[in-house]
Amino acid sequence: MSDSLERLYLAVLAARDLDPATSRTARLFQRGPSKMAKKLAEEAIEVVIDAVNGDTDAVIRESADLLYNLTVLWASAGVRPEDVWREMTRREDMLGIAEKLPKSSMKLPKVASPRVAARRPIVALEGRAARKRH
Ligand SMILES: N=c1c2ncn([C@@H]3O[C@H](COP(=O)(O)OP(=O)(O)OP(=O)(O)O)[C@@H](O)[C@H]3O)c2ncn1[C@@H]1O[C@H](COP(=O)(O)O)[C@@H](O)[C@H]1O
Repeated sequence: MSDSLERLYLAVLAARDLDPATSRTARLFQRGPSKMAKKLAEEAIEVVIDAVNGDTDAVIRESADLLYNLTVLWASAGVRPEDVWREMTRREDMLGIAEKLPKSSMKLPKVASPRVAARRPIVALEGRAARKRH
């Protein structure tokens, strides 16, 4: 999936300077970050509505639109996909996949996969402040 997003990101960068009359991406860049943010929010809401309605095909279509609008916003904000992958890896290495353990369960997973077992024990964090202390 990251390959697809990286290819899309490069395509968005390439389209940024095209004619806004023919390129939706160029038009979004011309209209600026607030329009990009509005479109991203709209797509997120469309994904939510389609998921609540159980319309799987629509969730797939709207998710592609959401990811497109996210890469446009990334490009506008100077964020590269690898910046996001690095943060995701940091969290996975530090916190394990289950970043927030359910409050009720402080028990470590019974059967940890070799990868998880090799990692420091997952510690339940109390939100962002705790994360910042590491
Ligand atoms: N991946 C996408 C992509 N996904 C979604 N979209 C656009 O996002 C729209 C979906 O959002 P909406 O439903 O809100 O569309 P809309 O209602 O017609 O738009 P508005 O009237 O709300 O502005 C689609 O109609 C597409 O026009 C995309 N537009 C472009 N790309 C890629 O971006 C690159 C640059 O393409 P151009 O922007 O055409 O130069 C190419 O690689 C394209 O494949």
